[in-house]
Amino acid sequence: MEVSRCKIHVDLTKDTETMNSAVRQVCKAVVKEWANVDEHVMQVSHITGGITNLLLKVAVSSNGISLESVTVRIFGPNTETVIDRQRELLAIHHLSTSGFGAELIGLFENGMVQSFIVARTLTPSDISTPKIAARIARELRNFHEADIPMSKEPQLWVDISKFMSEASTISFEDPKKQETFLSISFLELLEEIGELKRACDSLDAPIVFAHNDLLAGNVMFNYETDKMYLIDFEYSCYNYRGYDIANHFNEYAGFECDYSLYPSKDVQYFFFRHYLNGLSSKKVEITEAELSKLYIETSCYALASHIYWAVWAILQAKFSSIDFDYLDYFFLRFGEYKRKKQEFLSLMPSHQINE
Ligand SMILES: Nc1ncnc2c1ncn2[C@@H]1O[C@H](COP(=O)(O)OP(=O)(O)OP(=O)(O)O)[C@@H](O)[C@H]1O
Repeated sequence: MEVSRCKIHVDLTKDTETMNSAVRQVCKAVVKEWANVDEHVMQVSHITGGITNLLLKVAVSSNGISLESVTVRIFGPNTETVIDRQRELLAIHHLSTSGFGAELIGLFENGMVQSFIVARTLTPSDISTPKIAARIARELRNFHEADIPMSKEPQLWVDISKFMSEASTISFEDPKKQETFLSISFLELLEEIGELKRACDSLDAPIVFAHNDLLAGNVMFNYETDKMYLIDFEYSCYNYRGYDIANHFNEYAGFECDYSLYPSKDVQYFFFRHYLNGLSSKKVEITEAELSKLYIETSCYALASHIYWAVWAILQAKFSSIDFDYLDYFFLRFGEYKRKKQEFLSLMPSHQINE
């Protein structure tokens, strides 16, 4: 599949009209069918985001009827600290060709144009309903089987280590933030990461092409056509199967971060059965040993997911322009890690905690 490219840069700091005009030019340049469309019939509207990552909808309409729509994503400044854009674009290109997510139509200097998905975005309470959870499990298994031509090395610990190196060198101008930042013990974090990595490595978990950020807002479902879309591959790369599933389970906590909503063993087993069955229409024979292995794997990697997003939050506190208390989020995720550590690691067959 051919992806068009153009050299236009959309300046996020400019006023809306100037920016929208640049967005229309991008669309004319990369959407082949729109090359000769008058810019006046292209309506630009806001989907999400602001000065960091902006997602727009551009619709071509005639007599007030929307004929065709695309999305335009403009990457914000500083997002490269936590997102590897080369890795993301490579993944999007191949996933889009294999029918996952939105179709990649074109690229411009600081963003991309994709097809507009007509579907409802799921909410945190949707993803734990049995029918939807079963479907997500099957779709996720299918996603995990994608063969993407990039390094097959799992990136979890590589990324955590990169984030740690970066995070240990920063400082904040705001004295209150600096004080909170200085209360983070990097030595303690390093020790926890080392211990958890040893525990996770001993599981010999399968490596798959993982989504790595499967929160409710990254699942769209068209109830009429019965089609589910996993979207937003900013963090996708090869990683541990249990990590991706656990990271999704951690998202049951929703916007309120209510981790009491983390699924019980029975609820996890229900998910695993559908996951192991995949999209196969035949019922696959699943053993207790397979379920138990997945349960242990997922529990250990749930801890890794807390660590990953905790360290990520330190960098966001420094580099993101989103008005959110990321340092508070660090303590929330690291706190939840510490709260669950004993319980989850005690499930391991070779339980060895050096305390
Ligand atoms: N191709 C698309 N078609 C229609 N809607 C979309 C499309 N891509 C994204 N959306 C909508 O925009 C929302 C945000 O998209 P996405 O998660 O990709 O952006 P983001 O900036 O990375 O947000 P976040 O960081 O919160 O995940 C989605 O939850 C969905 O509702």
